[in-house]
Amino acid sequence: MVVKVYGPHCASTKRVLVCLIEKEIEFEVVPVDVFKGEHKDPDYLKLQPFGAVPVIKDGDYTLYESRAIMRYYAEKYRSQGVELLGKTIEERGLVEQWLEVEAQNYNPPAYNLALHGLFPSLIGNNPDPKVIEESEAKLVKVLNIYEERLSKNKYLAGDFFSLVDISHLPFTDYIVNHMGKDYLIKDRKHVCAWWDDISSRPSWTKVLELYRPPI
Ligand SMILES: N[C@@H](CCC(=O)N[C@@H](CS(=O)(=O)O)C(=O)NCC(=O)O)C(=O)O
Repeated sequence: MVVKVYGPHCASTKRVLVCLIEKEIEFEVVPVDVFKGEHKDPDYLKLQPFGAVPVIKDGDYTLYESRAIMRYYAEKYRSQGVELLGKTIEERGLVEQWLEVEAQNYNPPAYNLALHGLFPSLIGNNPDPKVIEESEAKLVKVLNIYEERLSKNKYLAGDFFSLVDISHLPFTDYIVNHMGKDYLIKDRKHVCAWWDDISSRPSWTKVLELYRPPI
C-alpha cells in the first residue's frame, strides 16, 4: 500500500516527506490548500481533527503530527534506507532529547516568525512586530546552544544524521532563504556548517523542488 501524505507544500509536511525519501518508502501526495481553508473541511477534519497538516493514510492506518509520523516510519522501516534513530539506546535517547528541543524550543519561535513574517494572511493579515522581535530573541538563545553543541558534534544528536536534523529543515529554510534572517544561521560557524550539510542532502533538495513552499 502506498502511503498518502496530505499537504506536501506545507513546512511540517516536508519533515515527513524527507523522512520517507531517506527511508526509501514509496508515497503519493494529496495537496491541501491551507490558504483556501481546505484543512478545515469536514472530510479533512475526519482525518486530522485539529485541522492542521500533515496527516498520512497508510491503508486503514491514519497518523498525524509530523514528528510522530517520522518516528513511526523510521522504526517500521528500520532495516532499509538511512538509519535515522541512532544505533544504540543511548543514541536513541539523544535523538528523542533533541527532537523535543526542536519541537519545544526551536519550532515555536521559528513558526511565529514564519506566520508573522511570511504568511500573515493566515493570521488575519495582522503581523505583530513585537512577536517577530521576541521570536528572534528566543531563537538567538536556542541557536547559541546549538552552536556550542555543533562545535563538538557534526549533527545535533551526535556524529550521525537523524530525525532531529530532518525536523529542522523546513522552518530553517524559511529563516535562511525567505525571511532575510539568514544571519541567524550564517553568523554561527558550526550552525552554518551543519545547515550547509543537511540542506544539501538530495532528499531535501528533491522535496523543495517538487513541493515549492506557498510563498
Ligand atoms: N505539530 C504539528 C504542526 C502542524 C502545523 O502547524 N501545520 C501547519 C502548516 S505548517 O506551518 O507546518 O506549514 C498548519 O496546518 N497550519 C494551518 C493551521 O494551523 O490552521 C505537526 O508537526 O504536524
